[in-house]
Amino acid sequence: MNLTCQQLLQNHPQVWQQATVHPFLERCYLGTIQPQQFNTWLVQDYLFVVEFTRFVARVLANAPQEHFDVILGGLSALKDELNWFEAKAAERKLNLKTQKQATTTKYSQYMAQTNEMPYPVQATALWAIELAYNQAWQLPGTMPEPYAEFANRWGNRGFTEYVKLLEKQADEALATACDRIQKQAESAFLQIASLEKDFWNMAFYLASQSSADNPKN
Ligand SMILES: Cc1ncc(CO)c(N)n1
Repeated sequence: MNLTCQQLLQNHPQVWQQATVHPFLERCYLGTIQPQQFNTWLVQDYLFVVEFTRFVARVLANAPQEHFDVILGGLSALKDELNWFEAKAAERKLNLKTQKQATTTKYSQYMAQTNEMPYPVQATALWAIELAYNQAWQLPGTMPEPYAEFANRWGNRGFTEYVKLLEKQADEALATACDRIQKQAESAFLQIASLEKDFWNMAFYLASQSSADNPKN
């Protein structure tokens, strides 16, 4: 088996669609997302990105030197991103020193677990996590403000290029990986797709837990 990132997308179109297409994003596009839903997402995504930064640092630690440039670029962008999240939260008077929701905790724990996994699995996971947001925020189409700024952060051309470089690096790492490691990479891809779907659900449904039209209650 010679697994590639494109094959993962082709083998699992439905799970990937569920990771990247969600009513949360559709309502941002329509401008009808509730502030409580959006703010829940914003705070939880900040908490996620803190843990994601640690994850990327561990991927860097395992990467071959030829892959440093791209990953260091990613870490540098994360420095800006954390500051940006803090500014966005301040504008909305949101408290970032708050507890993680269950899904954020689950996702953080999963990223920590990949610490034990071989580099090809980590490189695939890094690509999948970044591609999920790159696609999710672009697919609905041009969003109105204030959501356009958020959509642009992960949908912009530079970020799209970065995700392509991550794909290339993951493919390189997978090309020389044994079957067992390729299978592990496929499981990581599926796990991430499922966590991405849960993350949208968390913000979309948990914020309106008392609402009668909440199909999750
Ligand atoms: C849940 C989630 N997945 C991925 C990213 C980044 O790509 C993010 N900021 N949050």
